[in-house]
Amino acid sequence: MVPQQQPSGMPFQRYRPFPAVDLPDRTWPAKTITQAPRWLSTDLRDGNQALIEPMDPERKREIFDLLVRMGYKEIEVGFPAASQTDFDFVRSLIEGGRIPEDVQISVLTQAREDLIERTVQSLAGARRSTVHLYNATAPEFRRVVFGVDRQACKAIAVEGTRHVMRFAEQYLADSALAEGGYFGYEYSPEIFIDTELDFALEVCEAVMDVWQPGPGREIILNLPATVERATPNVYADQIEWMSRNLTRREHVCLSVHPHNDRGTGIAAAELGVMAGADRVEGCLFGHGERTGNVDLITLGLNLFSQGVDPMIDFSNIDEVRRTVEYCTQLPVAPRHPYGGDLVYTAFSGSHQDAIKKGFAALERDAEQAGVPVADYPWHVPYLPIDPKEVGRDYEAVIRVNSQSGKGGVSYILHRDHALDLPRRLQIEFSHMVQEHTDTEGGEFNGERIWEIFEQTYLAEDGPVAVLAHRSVHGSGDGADYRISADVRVNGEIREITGTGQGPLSAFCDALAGIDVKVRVVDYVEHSLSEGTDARAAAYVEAEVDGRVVWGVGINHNITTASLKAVCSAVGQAARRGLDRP
Ligand SMILES: CC(=O)SCCNC(=O)CCNC(=O)[C@H](O)C(C)(C)COP(=O)(O)OP(=O)(O)OC[C@H]1O[C@@H](n2cnc3c(N)ncnc32)[C@H](O)[C@@H]1OP(=O)(O)O
Ligand SMILES: CC(C)C(=O)C(=O)O
Ligand SMILES: [Mg+2]
Repeated sequence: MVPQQQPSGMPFQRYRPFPAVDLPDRTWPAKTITQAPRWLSTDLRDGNQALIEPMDPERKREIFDLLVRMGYKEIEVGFPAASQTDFDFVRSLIEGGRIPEDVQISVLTQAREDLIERTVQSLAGARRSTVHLYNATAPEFRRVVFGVDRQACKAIAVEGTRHVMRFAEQYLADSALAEGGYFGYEYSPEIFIDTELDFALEVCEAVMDVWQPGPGREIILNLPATVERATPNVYADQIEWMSRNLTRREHVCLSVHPHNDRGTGIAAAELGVMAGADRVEGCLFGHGERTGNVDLITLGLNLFSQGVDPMIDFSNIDEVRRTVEYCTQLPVAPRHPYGGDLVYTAFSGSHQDAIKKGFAALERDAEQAGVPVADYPWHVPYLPIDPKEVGRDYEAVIRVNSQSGKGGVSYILHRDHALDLPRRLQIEFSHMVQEHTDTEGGEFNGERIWEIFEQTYLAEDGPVAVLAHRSVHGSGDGADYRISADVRVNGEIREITGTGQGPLSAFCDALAGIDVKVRVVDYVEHSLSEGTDARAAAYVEAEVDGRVVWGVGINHNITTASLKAVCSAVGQAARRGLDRP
């Protein structure tokens, strides 16, 4: 019988399901995202307000410069009325001429006259700026936090908007409101997701009536999932409903602002865009209140992985990560999408096998198409994007531990030493590595794997070692290749001779003369490098006293490599206690 889950005893009855939106003709499920939305980074505001230690001005500048370098054009730089530090930071950006002409900074304020005045003052001198005003509109907040009814709640937003416009006239006439400048306005009904949709619409319409959006005068209406409380399809329904019902829609930039309390912030943002949102607000690596704002990096690279230009440069993800970690003083998790340490790494055998084959297929396909690999459509199993695209190399793609198989081990030998192990040798060697990982535990890096490989196949400490060899070619009518070799047999140097169809069989014949019985079952060779001092690898699968083992030889001379491979196989067999000449 299938195991039965038991009641948990958790007090789930205290919680209520989130109400669905009545939108049976919703259209967003059939949509796809074909272009990047507008992005707003709120790292310096929502991100900063949630840090254990808010950023100092130097760290804020680092983040600001990083965002600009990456290509963000809308950046919320703070909450200037919160503190002198926040105010001074905005001033330092403006007075220090640090804001590129095509970047729109914005600042957040509560809908309180004194705070709005101070906020607008902070923007004096900036050619482009946006004031972002918010007030909570959800019933619980109206009742508990503000003690207001719907009308009074709407009035806070309306009055706040009037104050913004008045103070802008007063303080920004020479800058954002002057010829060639741009003054933007953003309004957020905070806790939008818990607000009755008809009321959210009513407040937004009332705010628009004051701002009067029109051609060249957009309004940003930002609909935050201040605390994420429902599955992302509900948010998408809410966004589609608003998008359909707002008047003056063509002059509205509809913005989403997901938080990640249920871990579905990314899905909420993506479905929100499918539902009609034009813009997404978030933070790098998902910093922000509680579980964070939606992560702009994941959103951008999700688009990239679908062949859509994110309009943001993620080509050096580690620089972005280092800067964010330094500025926020919080680490990025190793499994964080696209930027974590482990996200392009496979430890497990079947993943490694598929990745290894995938890389080989990619190279083959690109070559056949006559296209550089870097331009060929990416298709490597388990790797949604090419790690090189974000500045990572392939070093970490395959790492070996006790979960790994032959694919991973041979991939590393190929990567580090250009060795192409034949399939059955891969199996034999990976079992040896497995024995070590099982007993020693932990991760085995390339050096350790090479150490085991050298000890196993290249040590030349077996019963027979070839020191020199000379060959005499016969007439070519069959078994008349003659070899003479100096070998060390159990510490003693001897000259042995033998004949065969080629060097290998002749050498085996010579070994038989000193009672070492070897029969070559399979032989593979390949060059390791190009040029005059190129080296070659030879792999011999040999039956030594009835047991089949592998040997490997590496040398500048391919015949020497093959004879060494035979001795290596003998050594292998001896080490297993199978053959002692
Ligand atoms: C979802 C979000 O992320 S919203 C942004 C949150 N960010 C921050 O709060 C960081 C910066 N904030 C601050 O530094 C401070 O809150 C300040 C300096 C702006 C204001 O501080 P204070 O004057 O002490 O007020 P406080 O923040 O405690 O706010 C509480 C009062 O403001 C009212 N209020 C809160 N938000 C708003 C708003 N958006 N619009 C109007 N009034 C508001 C509350 O109802 C309360 O009023 P009451 O005192 O009459 O009950
Ligand atoms: C101020 C608003 C936009 C906010 O941060 C939120 O509601 O999460
Ligand atoms: Mg927020």
